[in-house]
Amino acid sequence: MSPLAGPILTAAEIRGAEASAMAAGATVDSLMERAGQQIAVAVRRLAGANAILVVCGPGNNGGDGYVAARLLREAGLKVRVAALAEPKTDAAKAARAAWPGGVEPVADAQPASILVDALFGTGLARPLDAPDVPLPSSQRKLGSQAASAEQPPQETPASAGVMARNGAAATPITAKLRALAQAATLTIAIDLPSGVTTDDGRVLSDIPVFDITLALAAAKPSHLLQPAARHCGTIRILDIGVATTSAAQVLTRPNLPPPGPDAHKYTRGMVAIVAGSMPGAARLAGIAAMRAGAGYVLLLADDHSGPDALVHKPFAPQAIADPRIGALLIGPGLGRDADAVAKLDATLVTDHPLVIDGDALHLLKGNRLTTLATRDTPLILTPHAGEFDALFGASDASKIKRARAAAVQANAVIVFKGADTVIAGPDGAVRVAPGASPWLSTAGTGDVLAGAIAAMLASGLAPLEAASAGVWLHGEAAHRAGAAFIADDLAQALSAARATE
Ligand SMILES: NC(=O)C1=CN([C@@H]2O[C@H](COP(=O)(O)OP(=O)(O)OC[C@H]3O[C@@H](n4cnc5c(N)ncnc54)[C@H](O)[C@@H]3O)[C@@H](O)[C@H]2O)[C@H](O)CC1
Ligand SMILES: [K+]
Repeated sequence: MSPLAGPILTAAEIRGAEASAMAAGATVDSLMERAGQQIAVAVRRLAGANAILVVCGPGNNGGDGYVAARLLREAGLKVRVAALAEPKTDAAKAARAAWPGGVEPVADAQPASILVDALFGTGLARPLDAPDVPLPSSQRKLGSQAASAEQPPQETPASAGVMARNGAAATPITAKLRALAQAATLTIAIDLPSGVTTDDGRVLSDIPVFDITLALAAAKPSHLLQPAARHCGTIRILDIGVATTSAAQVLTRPNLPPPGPDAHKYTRGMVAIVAGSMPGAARLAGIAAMRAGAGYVLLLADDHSGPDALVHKPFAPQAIADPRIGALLIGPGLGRDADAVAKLDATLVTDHPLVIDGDALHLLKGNRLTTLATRDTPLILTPHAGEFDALFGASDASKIKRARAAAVQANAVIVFKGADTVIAGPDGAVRVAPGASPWLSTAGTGDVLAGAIAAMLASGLAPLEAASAGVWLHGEAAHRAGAAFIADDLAQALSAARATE
């Protein structure tokens, strides 16, 4: 059992990894047995002597549940099994047959202190309460789990407590799942909370928030993307003997060594920040850049407020021509007036590594973005959802897919910000940040992030690494800043975050 880290695989990719394991000699049954073993070990550790209810679905997720239930019972625990429908796959049928106990319909199941949800995993194809209702459009478009797992709708026994085919209303499964979860002291989802998609973070049904999710073989996008991620609780990855690789990875702590003994301010990196109509935002970015480790921060602003360590100069093309500048940041508090446009155009013709944020992103739309994409110096764009939609167009595709497409279009690293920040490079590399502090939802935190990323870029890191390190430091600073912090506190906390190397 390991923490949330490593590759992130879509449903199609995990099926591919499973197929490779089978080509190398594994069988579905052996993989399911291994999954069940690992689940049983984890559940046993969590459950103590408490009674366990395992709810099983018709596919292999349910199969994992039957195996785990059998092994937990063999270990002497009090285990009951409830099923939504008869098993449909051969492996799940075999696992069901090997379970020595009875199986009650989910609708009739009495709660237990430990609830194990093995209803659906990567094969979930539609909302839980509407087995016959086709998927919403974006799910069909995604194709991965939908297209290959989609099978003719199964007959659902009325006793299963879902909407029966004849339209007769029975107890909705989500209400039952919520009730079982509410009565439990610990809720554990196998692979994914049943009712969330695998690939794009959507929640298709009104399901509970689980305490723990035991992800099999690797993380899936919905373990990280909202709103699904918040239904997972603490995520642990179980090794089931399936080798997994992916261009998408969970963001982890960067390797940021402290300055060497012969360091000076320029070797640590010089950041220049173009201020605009709201100079406070650029100041915040400047403080953040210094506290993330930059050796010299130049604020191109007319006023002189802020810490004495910030060097001020009025904006002028010759000021941004300084060859010592390691990263030039434009956007925080820039405004969108003629002055902002002039500053942006002067910035875009330099050959410095660039970080573009906030208002500047709005001004990029159209020709500037097209021209920018032909530049071959490092470029990082840091849009939040509104800026992303304005620049690249709105879409209901997965945040990972959208970030990847935008990175190709802009020939840049994209930091698609939010509660589930996705970092993507034009080569398809993706990092997704887990578990951002909800207290980050306050004015100025984006300016702090832009400053931290600019510091990382100025230190000489490649754009994807710089963006990743900046996002990680920002997240770490937020955890350290605690509750109800303001952006100024967050910028301060970057020093301590930086010290955790
Ligand atoms: N990834 C691995 O290496 C392994 C994964 N295992 C486990 O298997 C599941 C995936 O199994 P699969 O059978 O493909 O899918 P599910 O069990 O999630 O369910 C599919 C099943 O359910 C039907 N269905 C889908 N949505 C609904 C719905 N809303 N209502 C009713 N029925 C629905 C669908 O038609 C199928 O029949 C993975 O998550 C792991 O838990 C293996 O055990 C080991 C290797
Ligand atoms: K599940």
